[in-house]
Amino acid sequence: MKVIVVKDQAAGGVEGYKVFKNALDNGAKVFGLATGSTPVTTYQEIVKSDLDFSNCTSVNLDEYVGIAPDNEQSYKYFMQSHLFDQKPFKQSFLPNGLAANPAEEVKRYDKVIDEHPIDLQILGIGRNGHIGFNEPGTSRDVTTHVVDLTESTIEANARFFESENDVPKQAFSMGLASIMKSKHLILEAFGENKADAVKGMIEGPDTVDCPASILQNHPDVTVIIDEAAASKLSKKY
Ligand SMILES: N[C@@H]1[C@@H](O)[C@H](O)[C@@H](COP(=O)(O)O)O[C@@H]1O
Repeated sequence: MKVIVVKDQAAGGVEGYKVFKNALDNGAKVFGLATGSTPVTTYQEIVKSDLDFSNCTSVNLDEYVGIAPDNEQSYKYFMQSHLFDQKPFKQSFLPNGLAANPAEEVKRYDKVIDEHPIDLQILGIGRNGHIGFNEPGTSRDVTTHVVDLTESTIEANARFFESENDVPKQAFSMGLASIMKSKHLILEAFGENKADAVKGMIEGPDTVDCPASILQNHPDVTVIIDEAAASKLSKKY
């Protein structure tokens, strides 16, 4: 893993942007995208730039079950407002939170990923080490699946909703096996409340208890973290 430690999230956004630019310059056509507060500064840098994604495809990591795409809490809405409205892609894929048949939706999304192999995937990390919505204990063989969100994730994501009760209890998520197929990965983490997860991912045992530790087995991962998220690492990076 290449680990870049920056002062704060704003600086992390610039580093993340550079990785996107480099990938585009080198012919990347399919970008795996993430939501949450973490990638926001990277998207802001992209929006300010002259990078052009109009010939590119995006494939998002996850979406809540039961939430309409035009609902402000949906990941689709997040992507529109933070990136796609300003930087349109040729085509953008997200799981459909309102799919009538979740089993069919899972199959459809796996097909999307198979047909559009991801060149660069950006990831955040949950406080419990989840990536996408792959919670601790998730099998590493899974592709797209419906996840029962853990209490810790529901509590962490409640800040985006009016109350914890409004947080959906399930989500569609790209699986760990699909994430590992991306050619290059960036994982960003900012803030002290990510420090344990970051330590587990980089220095901890490679275990399903910390889903992000699977990235230790990927040949091309760039980790961009601020000093607070790096504060529990024993090695200097
Ligand atoms: N499914 C998302 C993840 O993709 C994200 O990385 C994580 C961290 O969120 P944040 O970046 O807001 O801390 O939480 C959510 O549950």
